[in-house]
Amino acid sequence: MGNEKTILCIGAGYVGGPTMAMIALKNPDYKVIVVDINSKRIDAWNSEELPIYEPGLLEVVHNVRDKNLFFSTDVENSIKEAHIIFVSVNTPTKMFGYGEGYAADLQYWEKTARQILKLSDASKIIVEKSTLPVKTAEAMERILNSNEKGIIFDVLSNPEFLAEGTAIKDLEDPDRVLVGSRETESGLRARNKIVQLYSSWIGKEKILTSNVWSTELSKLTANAFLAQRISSINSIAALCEETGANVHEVAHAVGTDSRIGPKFLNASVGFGGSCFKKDIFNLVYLCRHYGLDEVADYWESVVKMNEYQVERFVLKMLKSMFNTIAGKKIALFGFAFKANTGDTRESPAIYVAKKLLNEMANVVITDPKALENAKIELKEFDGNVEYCPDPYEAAKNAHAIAVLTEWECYKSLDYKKIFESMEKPTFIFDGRNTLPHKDLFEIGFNVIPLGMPELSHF
Ligand SMILES: NC(=O)C1=CN([C@@H]2O[C@H](COP(=O)(O)OP(=O)(O)OC[C@H]3O[C@@H](n4cnc5c(N)ncnc54)[C@H](O)[C@@H]3O)[C@@H](O)[C@H]2O)C=CC1
Ligand SMILES: O=C(O)[C@H]1O[C@H](OP(=O)(O)OP(=O)(O)OC[C@H]2O[C@@H](n3ccc(=O)[nH]c3=O)[C@H](O)[C@@H]2O)[C@H](O)[C@@H](O)[C@@H]1O
Repeated sequence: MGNEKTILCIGAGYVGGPTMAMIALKNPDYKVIVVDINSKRIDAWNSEELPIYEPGLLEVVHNVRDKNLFFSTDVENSIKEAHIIFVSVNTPTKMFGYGEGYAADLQYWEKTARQILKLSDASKIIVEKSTLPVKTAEAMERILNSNEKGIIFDVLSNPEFLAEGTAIKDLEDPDRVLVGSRETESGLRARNKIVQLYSSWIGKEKILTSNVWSTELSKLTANAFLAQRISSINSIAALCEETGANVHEVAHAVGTDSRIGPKFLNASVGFGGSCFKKDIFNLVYLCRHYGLDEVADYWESVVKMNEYQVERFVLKMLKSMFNTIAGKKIALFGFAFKANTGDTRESPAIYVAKKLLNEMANVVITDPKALENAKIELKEFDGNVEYCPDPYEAAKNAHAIAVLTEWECYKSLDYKKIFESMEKPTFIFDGRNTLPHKDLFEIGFNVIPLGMPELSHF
């Protein structure tokens, strides 16, 4: 059966690494191995420069690495050794064939399942950590249990709800943990083992158990609801700009209704991140598969609204700057999809930068953690984009600043000094509404926030 007290996680990414570090920290009697086919990533996990930036992560890793947490590329022996296998590989949107652009690309998942099947000679518990379409566990179970070795695999679903930038806090004190399994004797036994792991630090009332399909669908639904809130407030931001209302005040007023709640109502240039769009498209694909076209359209509109918002932001920049930005230097403050991460996957900044470059603007990007990833995202524009760790340097001689990530450090810059170094008239487009707009206006900036009246010197 493998070693009862050995856990393996396949996939050492944004989820696999932090999640397993926390499980190892809270379960010192377990040995936790995290494997990946990407040896560079594994080397980084074994170094002082972890492959992802996440506040508090290095401290947790220091506590457990090489004690009961091990990062390795030895997938084969680790599969043999472990009794519990979490699968946390990437599940991007499929970019070919049926379901192109919508369905989840399950090739990494399926390859992993087949590898587990080939290498196992004892029964094991397989846990879906990746976000997957409903019924994936069932398909995986079919593949795994097709073996002629007489071994049984229980496939469970235990989706992850951490958000990047707050991963350690979210793992330490989650709102809830979901564990879904079959409700057979063996399924329930496996479920209990996973519940026990989490019970080492999370109250039982927060560990919700259900059948595996509910768990899978709950993850997609949670992400869809979260994204929907952002699209809802962003749609209202557009209306605020037309009517003179202030989206911040509207969000506050609406959010004080306890049925609505105050969180996740910050208007922005658009939501980014590797998951919201892909998970909504995944949901949309599922709905269409089951003939629920109206339901699919409803959820798809959340993504459409997001695309509209970022497009609107760029058009506003263009319009404010006299309909031409060719040859003008524009400094993008922030490239990460949100603060406190270096992750740039699906960041709205990618779209903004590309549009500005197509308009022949001179784009300079500054970000405290995401410049290396930004370079990868904009590879096709090599040589045409400047990357600059220092925001003061980035803004020098620029016509405009666009704030695209809500990094705390941008709030306390010396904007007087920045203003003096910039071309006039000077614009600041606040795609996160986090800067002190009145102060900036008094310094001399033309301030264009989201969903609020502009502060213009014209
Ligand atoms: N990024 C996030 O904040 C969250 C992500 N998720 C979900 O978790 C899953 C993983 O996401 P991330 O960690 O962000 O992805 P990631 O891309 O950072 O990491 C996935 C890792 O799996 C590895 N991998 C792929 N196939 C493999 C194989 N056959 N053997 C060994 N390693 C393999 C890749 O090399 C990569 O390092 C996705 O389904 C995602 O939707 C869920 C909650 C939060
Ligand atoms: O499945 C996932 O990958 C994860 O997706 C999100 O986490 P994450 O994408 O890391 O970060 P969020 O804090 O949700 O932010 C997503 C995007 O929405 C934007 N956002 C967020 C909140 C808000 O009020 N306004 C807004 O524009 C952020 O700036 C960011 O671009 C969810 O919050 C997690 O629960 C989930 O586990």
